[in-house]
Amino acid sequence: MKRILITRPMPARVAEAARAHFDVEMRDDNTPLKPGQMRGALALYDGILPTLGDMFSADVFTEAEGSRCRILANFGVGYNHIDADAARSVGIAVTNTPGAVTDATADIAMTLILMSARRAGEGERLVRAGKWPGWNPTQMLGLHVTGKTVGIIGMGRIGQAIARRCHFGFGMEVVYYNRSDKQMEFEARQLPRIEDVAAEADIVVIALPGGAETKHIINAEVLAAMKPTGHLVNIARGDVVDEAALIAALKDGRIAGAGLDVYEREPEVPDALKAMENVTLLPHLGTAALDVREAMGLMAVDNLRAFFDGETPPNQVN
Ligand SMILES: NC(=O)C1=CN([C@@H]2O[C@H](COP(=O)(O)OP(=O)(O)OC[C@H]3O[C@@H](n4cnc5c(N)ncnc54)[C@H](O)[C@@H]3O)[C@@H](O)[C@H]2O)C=CC1
Ligand SMILES: O=C(O)C(=O)CO
Repeated sequence: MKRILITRPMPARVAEAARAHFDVEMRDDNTPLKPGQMRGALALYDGILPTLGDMFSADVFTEAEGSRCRILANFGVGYNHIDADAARSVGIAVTNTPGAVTDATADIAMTLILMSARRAGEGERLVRAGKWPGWNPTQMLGLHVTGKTVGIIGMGRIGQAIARRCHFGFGMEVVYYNRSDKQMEFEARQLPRIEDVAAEADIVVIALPGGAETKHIINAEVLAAMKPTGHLVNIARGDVVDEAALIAALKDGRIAGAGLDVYEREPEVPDALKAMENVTLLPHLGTAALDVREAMGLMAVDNLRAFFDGETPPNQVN
């Protein structure tokens, strides 16, 4: 039986499915693997099921040529924590879990759109603090979402799921920035530059992959192009947004609010963001539902099974 390391505790269904096929060791703590642990695991296991935070950067693979490990079956669609090219150069396959995460992550984007636009976090804090003076006609007026324009940056699986929710659920117009054109079942306009989307949209939602190519793609210029009444929502990866530039834009009132599920240095969240009433902060909840996490885990196990059966795993990315 192939030896597999699962780097975090998993839902019972996932652990059972893995144990039905492999000799499994599952770590019982949720801390990310340290570089020495990653190198050790590459030497000791035939396959690893890692996840976010396990930073398999190029240097971890430098002495991995001929190592026992042949596959990293990532738990999650985003794999920017793994240098997939470096893995490939030492003959290690990398897979991810696309699709299983799409609807849940789009739902969290909608949560953030509504919470940011309608000042829901601020209102909840007001009520909990016992400071609500009662309803009045001009209290806590937010941005009415229905009929407005959403701008999607990264029109892939999740971006399209958000666009559909915005269009069919809220009658919103959709504009987007993506490196290729996407045919939708309703009119969604592709614009040539991120700044064009930022300027037209009332709410800008980021759904790009993380990594070197997209690092700080949402910078001061993009934020300056947004409407002063605009809201920025990020469900992608923290470093897609220049967090310092975002803080400056919010402080100066250059944009109206932000809804964030991800951060540049998770789990660190800048105090400046925590201090602002017009910022909604979620702890990377995009896929946090049991059935979604089970589907992700079962997909990762299927990738391992296919690989060790001699097939190309369904979700190989390198
Ligand atoms: N907050 C959370 O819990 C979650 C976050 N995510 C993040 O969402 C990301 C997107 O996931 P999917 O939609 O499944 O991926 P996807 O690959 O289907 O979509 C990404 C889209 O971005 C476009 N794109 C990539 N690089 C680009 C660039 N430099 N310029 C313009 N367009 C570019 C691609 O063409 C594609 O259409 C993941 O990579 C992950 O980082 C995913 C799941 C949960
Ligand atoms: O799948 C991902 O990329 C996540 O961020 C966690 O589900």
